[in-house]
Amino acid sequence: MKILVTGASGQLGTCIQEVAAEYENLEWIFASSIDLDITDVEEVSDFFSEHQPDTVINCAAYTAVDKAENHAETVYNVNAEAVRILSEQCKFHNAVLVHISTDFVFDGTAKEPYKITDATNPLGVYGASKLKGETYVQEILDTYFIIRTSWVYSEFGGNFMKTMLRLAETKNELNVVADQIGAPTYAMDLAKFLVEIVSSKSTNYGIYHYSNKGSISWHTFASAIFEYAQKDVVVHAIPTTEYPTPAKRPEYSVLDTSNTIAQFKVDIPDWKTSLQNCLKKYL
Ligand SMILES: NC(=O)C1=CN([C@@H]2O[C@H](COP(=O)(O)OP(=O)(O)OC[C@H]3O[C@@H](n4cnc5c(N)ncnc54)[C@H](OP(=O)(O)O)[C@@H]3O)[C@@H](O)[C@H]2O)C=CC1
Ligand SMILES: Cc1cn([C@H]2C[C@H](O)[C@@H](COP(=O)(O)OP(=O)(O)O[C@H]3O[C@@H](C)C(=O)[C@@H](O)[C@H]3O)O2)c(=O)[nH]c1=O
Repeated sequence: MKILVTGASGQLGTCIQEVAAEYENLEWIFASSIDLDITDVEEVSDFFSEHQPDTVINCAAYTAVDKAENHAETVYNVNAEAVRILSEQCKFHNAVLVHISTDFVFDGTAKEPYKITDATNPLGVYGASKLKGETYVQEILDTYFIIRTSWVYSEFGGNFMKTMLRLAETKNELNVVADQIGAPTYAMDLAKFLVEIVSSKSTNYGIYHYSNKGSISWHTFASAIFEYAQKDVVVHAIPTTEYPTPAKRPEYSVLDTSNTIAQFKVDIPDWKTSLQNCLKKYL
């Protein structure tokens, strides 16, 4: 079995590389943006013809949520049009596509965890482009997994946990929003789940939600990061109105993972345990 991982140098891609090392029976191709630009139709077509993957895990994306607001064309090229190109190639070569999406496809007006069947209504360019990517996958392919996740962090790449720890080097007080509620996801947990889906050759195709167990605010997340990292930082809880950003974010974007747990019999760790595991590796 040959698995192509695109965007392999990002935080999720790097976690998959670590997890994949334990699956020597599978053949892995890890392609960073330098090895394979997924927006380049010819490059993607040649790459598929040369390597003939059975499965593609697409970790490539434009993930800078605020910057995305002013770079819509580039963002749509990576998060939507390139996903169409990948889907078409998967269709042509009979490959399964595992595509990663986001809680930001929702508008955040819900009061309970979002089910896979709930209506989408993204608030910004990033979320809208990711939704368009999802739509292409569903229109073109039958053999796909769309895995929506949220608030991803790890010891690799750029993420909220690392931003907080970097800020703590120069500040002993921080303001963090307390009125946006979601669920953090340790990219290593997600990577294990994705590799398990692929290696088990599951055919439970469809949309799934995966995030760590729990529902918290960014303020609670920041406070826990400093508590577990033993950093003496006072975290003030502020409303979103006091932290203006170019992109509007959902107020509530907890994902209902019950369908994922039922279909894959997966045990999803709670956010506190996973944060502690990540910090142990990172610090
Ligand atoms: N980070 C998060 O909080 C969340 C992420 N997600 C989704 O999870 C997935 C993985 O995200 P994550 O690992 O955190 O993101 P990263 O930003 O860490 O990684 C994305 C990777 O995509 C690569 N990439 C960008 N453009 C292209 C391109 N044209 N061709 C090939 N590769 C490209 C980037 O390479 P380079 O740096 O060289 O440009 C980068 O290595 C994405 O689909 C994202 O939307 C969902 C929810 C939350
Ligand atoms: C740095 C910082 C951020 N914040 C706020 C801004 C924002 O509302 C929230 C999170 O900030 P960030 O910019 O780190 O994270 P953000 O880019 O909003 O993260 C999102 O990324 C994309 C890719 C996703 O798909 C989402 O699931 C989600 O993880 O915290 C503060 O309140 N204080 C601070 O000092």
